[in-house]
Amino acid sequence: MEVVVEAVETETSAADVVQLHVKKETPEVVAVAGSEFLRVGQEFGSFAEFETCLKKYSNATYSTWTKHNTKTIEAQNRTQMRKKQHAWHLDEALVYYAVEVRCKHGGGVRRKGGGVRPNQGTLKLDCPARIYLRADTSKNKLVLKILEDQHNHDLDRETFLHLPEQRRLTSSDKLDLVKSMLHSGVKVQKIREYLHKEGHYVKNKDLYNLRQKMQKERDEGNPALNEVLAVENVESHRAGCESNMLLRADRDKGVLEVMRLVSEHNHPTGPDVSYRKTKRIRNNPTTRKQAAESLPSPRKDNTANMVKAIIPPLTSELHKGEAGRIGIIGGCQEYTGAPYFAAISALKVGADLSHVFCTSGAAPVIKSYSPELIVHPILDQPDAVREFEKWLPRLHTLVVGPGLGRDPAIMSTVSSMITSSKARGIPLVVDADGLFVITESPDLVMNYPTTLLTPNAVEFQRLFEKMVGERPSQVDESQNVKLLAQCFGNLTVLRKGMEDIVSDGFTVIMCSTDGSPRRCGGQGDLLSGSAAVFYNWALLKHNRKSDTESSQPLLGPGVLAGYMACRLTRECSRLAFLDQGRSMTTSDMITKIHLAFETLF
Ligand SMILES: NC(=O)C1=CN([C@@H]2O[C@H](COP(=O)(O)OP(=O)(O)OC[C@H]3O[C@@H](n4cnc5c(N)ncnc54)[C@H](O)[C@@H]3O)[C@@H](O)[C@H]2O)[C@@H](O)CC1
Ligand SMILES: Nc1ncnc2c1ncn2[C@@H]1O[C@H](COP(=O)(O)OP(=O)(O)OP(=O)(O)O)[C@@H](O)[C@H]1O
Repeated sequence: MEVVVEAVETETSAADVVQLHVKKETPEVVAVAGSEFLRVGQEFGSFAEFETCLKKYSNATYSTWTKHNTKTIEAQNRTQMRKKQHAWHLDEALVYYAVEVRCKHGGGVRRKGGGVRPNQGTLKLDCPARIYLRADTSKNKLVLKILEDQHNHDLDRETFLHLPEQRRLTSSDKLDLVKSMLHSGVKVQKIREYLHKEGHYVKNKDLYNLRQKMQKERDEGNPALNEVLAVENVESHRAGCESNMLLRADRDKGVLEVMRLVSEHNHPTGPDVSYRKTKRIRNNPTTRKQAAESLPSPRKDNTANMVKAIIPPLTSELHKGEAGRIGIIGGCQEYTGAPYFAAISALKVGADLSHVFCTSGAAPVIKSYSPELIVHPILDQPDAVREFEKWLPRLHTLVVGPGLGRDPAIMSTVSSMITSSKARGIPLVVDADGLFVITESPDLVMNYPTTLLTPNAVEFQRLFEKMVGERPSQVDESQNVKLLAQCFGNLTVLRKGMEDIVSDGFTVIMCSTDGSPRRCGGQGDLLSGSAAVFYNWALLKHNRKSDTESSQPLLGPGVLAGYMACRLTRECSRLAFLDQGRSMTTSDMITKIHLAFETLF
């Protein structure tokens, strides 16, 4: 019978895996697996050439080989000289005069005894398989002298593919792809599944190790980080002056970033700084623990501690509503998502009740999103303001603007609602179309101190131009925010962007902690809804504190609330992006509020 042996090169396995397809009717196999790559008497012009053939042989036979005994050309020549024989002038590319390569399972088992890992396993099985090469000095080549391929263990594809040597990502394209996936926060499990589909078997631990290696490389390649001081507080040396700032090292950028800047001097001239609570970044942190220690964690952030102090305890002594009753004014035919995001975020952050005051068309839609929300379909009704006023005594904080739209009649109704709310001293968070109302009529919130405006870059520019009469300076954005807050009589302005800036005209605080590269709509609504809850809590604490204690808190309640909302929003964004990547939406962020809250505060 005819014997047919096909060698098929596949793309799927790491290199040139050769599968021998022996047709069913074949009575005997004459070809030895791998013999097309290595055989006795074969000559190699360089050691690299041998390594290439060995790799192909290894893939074809599912065997793994390691160098065992080697003698370099240099070492051999030293021996020659000792024996008073002439040195060989061999090609450097041969590297070795003689080299023995053994099966990975060759060699005897050596128990390590009672060391750190006494019970660690070993792959040694005394396998006799070996390959021996020696230089042919006349031909200037390495010649394969011995090929003993009888192993004392099974050689199977499954075991072979799971060995560390095979799991290693050697193709630079694939390695780069995996690195970029890890960098953008794609889950290790997802990457593993992808690689398995590609025929590359890796374990989760391989990917974790790679991620740790990347982190280490980043730290090491970042001389700035190895040298700089991560200064926790820089403070005026004058007694009693509260100006201070918090700097934090950004590992990715290799810079120190200003995280908090409180410039409330109680003296006329510029302060000399004195350093307090400094923490030097350790050189090349190698362990996760060291890396964690070398940067102040969110929990160690003083501002976060201030917020921790304002968060009401989870106790059965509080009654329904005490942790916050938030009202959202917004929601029209076109925009039902925005008021929903703000209202549900307020609840998820910890408010007890969330009301939405919207148009009658938007109400059923918003209601259908969530039974937790109390929805009032009044904005387009003739008696809207009167209806709203009935609810005002039951509200702690209002968010004005998410999904309000620009209908002039509704704008006018909302202006009246703002006036009524002010009359009852209700704190206001103004966002989105609410800011349009304010830009048209700044007097509505002028000198009303418990107002937090949360403009994005475009909304900020509109407001700034209206109030200051010129475009915001490109040089010092924090000054722009501070100036706008002052123009309104020291209410609080939170300008959202790549770097969030919060100021009440006295202090400026910035937040540029990690978020995500996704700019999906609705993130600002999560921010405004959560800010309303924080604002309520901060004001409660602030008012209680002023009754009993003489010293005022370092940060005003608006600044504190705004800053915490920024931190929370960015953390939700970061966490959601880790899960969803490009598909992340604001709904995904909302599911992360609990985790982000726990992590930060
Ligand atoms: N699902 C929903 O119902 C949503 C409704 N939304 C509502 O949609 C309405 C209109 O909101 P818009 O934000 O579009 O307001 P505008 O109609 O004032 O438009 C602002 C424009 O500025 C752009 N912009 C924003 N940030 C920018 C930046 N940093 N640099 C350059 N350009 C920037 C935006 O893409 C937008 O085109 C509001 O009522 C808002 O609350 C949004 O909250 C998004 C989600
Ligand atoms: N370029 C950016 N890089 C990182 N984070 C950003 C960037 N721009 C905005 N953010 C963050 O996204 C959140 C929402 O800001 P954004 O400017 O999108 O608000 P918005 O336009 O009012 O949102 P919405 O879509 O709800 O109307 C804020 O927490 C802000 O910190």
